[in-house]
Amino acid sequence: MTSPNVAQVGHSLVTAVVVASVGLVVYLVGNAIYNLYFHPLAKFPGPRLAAVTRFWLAWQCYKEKEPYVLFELSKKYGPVVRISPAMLHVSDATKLPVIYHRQADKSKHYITGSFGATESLFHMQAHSEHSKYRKAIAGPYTLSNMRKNESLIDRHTEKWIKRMDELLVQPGQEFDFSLWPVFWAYDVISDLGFGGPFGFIDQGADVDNLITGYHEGLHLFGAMGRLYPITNFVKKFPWIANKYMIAKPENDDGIGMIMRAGHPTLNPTRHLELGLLLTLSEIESGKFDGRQDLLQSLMEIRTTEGKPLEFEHIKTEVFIILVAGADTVGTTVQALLNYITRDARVYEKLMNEVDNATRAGHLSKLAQFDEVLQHLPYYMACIKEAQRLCPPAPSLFPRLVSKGGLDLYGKFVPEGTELTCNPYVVHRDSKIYGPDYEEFRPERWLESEEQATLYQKYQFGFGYGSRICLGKEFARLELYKGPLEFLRAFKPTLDQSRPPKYHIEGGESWFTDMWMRLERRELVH
Ligand code: HEM
Repeated sequence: MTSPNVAQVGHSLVTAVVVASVGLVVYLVGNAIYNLYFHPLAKFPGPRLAAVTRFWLAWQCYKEKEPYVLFELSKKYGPVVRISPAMLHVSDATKLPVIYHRQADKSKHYITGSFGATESLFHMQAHSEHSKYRKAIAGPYTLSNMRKNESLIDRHTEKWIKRMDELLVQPGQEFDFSLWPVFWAYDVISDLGFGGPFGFIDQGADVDNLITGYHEGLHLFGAMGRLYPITNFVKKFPWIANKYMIAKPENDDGIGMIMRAGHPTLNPTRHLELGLLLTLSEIESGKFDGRQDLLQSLMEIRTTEGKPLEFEHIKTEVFIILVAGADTVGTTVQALLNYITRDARVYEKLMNEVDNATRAGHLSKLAQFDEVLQHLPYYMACIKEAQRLCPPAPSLFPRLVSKGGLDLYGKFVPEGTELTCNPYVVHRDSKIYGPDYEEFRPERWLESEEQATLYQKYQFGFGYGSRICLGKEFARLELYKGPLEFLRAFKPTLDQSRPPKYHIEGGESWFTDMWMRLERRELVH
């Protein structure tokens, strides 16, 4: 009696699997046909596979080729290219203000919760929610407030130079310089955010493998954003989401690594939340009296209802600046030194400017921001040019087209479509920068005020519009100071036979294998 039932159940199961498989194939084929021929974006050119599935875009990101591919596609198809079923990439820099206008919402590409359970400013999608929150926390980030931290940057810069002098200046000996700018950037930003440095400079090493581990997790981070419908579906199953998708200090790679870093005195516990709680209580008890760092400023913020920020929000904001503000600054310094040490003409011109300004008494022992602004135009142009050619986040920053849709070059783009630019691509717009757009030529920023204003208008490395990087001024402060002191102290010689490796993973970029020799420079008086 039992065997026919088992056979029947087996038969029904096979039937169910066959029906489900056929159903899935019909759905996928139908969806592909719709996306290719009937979707409102079907009229836009682009790779056919990209129009059918988001996996095409995720694959470009995974292969570390996304910005290069987008640039090539723009040359092949023109300024608007369809790069996923619902996303258009725009390479025309002059469209930045149109796409990144004040009311533009971020798309679901900005996966929520992946930096921890509480929403950060960076991830808020609705412009209305974002603008309210940004208004509340923007105060400490203004240039005048950030300048109160100039001595904090000086302290770490001095230590950075001293440590490199002790460890790296050895006649004829090459070493890999790539992590040293990142050590400096992390110590500065962790001091700003936590009231104490993580200690990379002291140790002269990637403490707890934090930097490398963070990089290793970026592949997953990039894929989660590009495949957000799948990510959001999987997130409905909390046991999977909590285990794999929300960063936690216990993780061995990615953003969790940074969460673990925590408070400088908490080793080996190293946990962001505990560390932060300790620092906040120390600030309250007056231990850091007289300091005006970001953490203190965040504690002093009052919302429109007159309430202080909740601990969860302070934690998230401190955490976001660690993620957003260390690696990015480190990459910019790497790029700057890479460009200038490869080009003897640029290097010589730059060092002449710096040495002449020092001899004329225009620069303090550790140059101050104002002095750089007034006396080192070529140095600032070098930084701008490095940021143009090598944006640390050569990523997608999609915005949703607002109500009523948008006209792009005579074609209608419906409301809700994702539009994105990529800084790597718009910074190479030949209409703006001319035929030598690929060349590192700092002079272009100094030739005419009109041109420089135009270039500045279409810079996208820090984002654009109301979501532009909140730490932009602090980054500028750091970049106008740290690398300058490095160049005043040392003569770097990059090994031309082993060029550095440039990585782009999950929308972030950085260099490894920057083999060089360092010589101490004669002090200029
Ligand atoms: C060269 C260094 C840096 C680069 C290239 C950079 C780039 C960016 C970019 C591209 C965005 C996102 C824009 C978007 O989603 O549309 C962003 C946002 C942000 N950055 Fe930076 N960043 C840098 C340094 C910093 C620093 C030093 C801090 C903190 C002190 C910081 C804090 C933030 C914050 C809080 C946001 C979110 C702003 C918002 O959504 O309102 N960044 N940054």
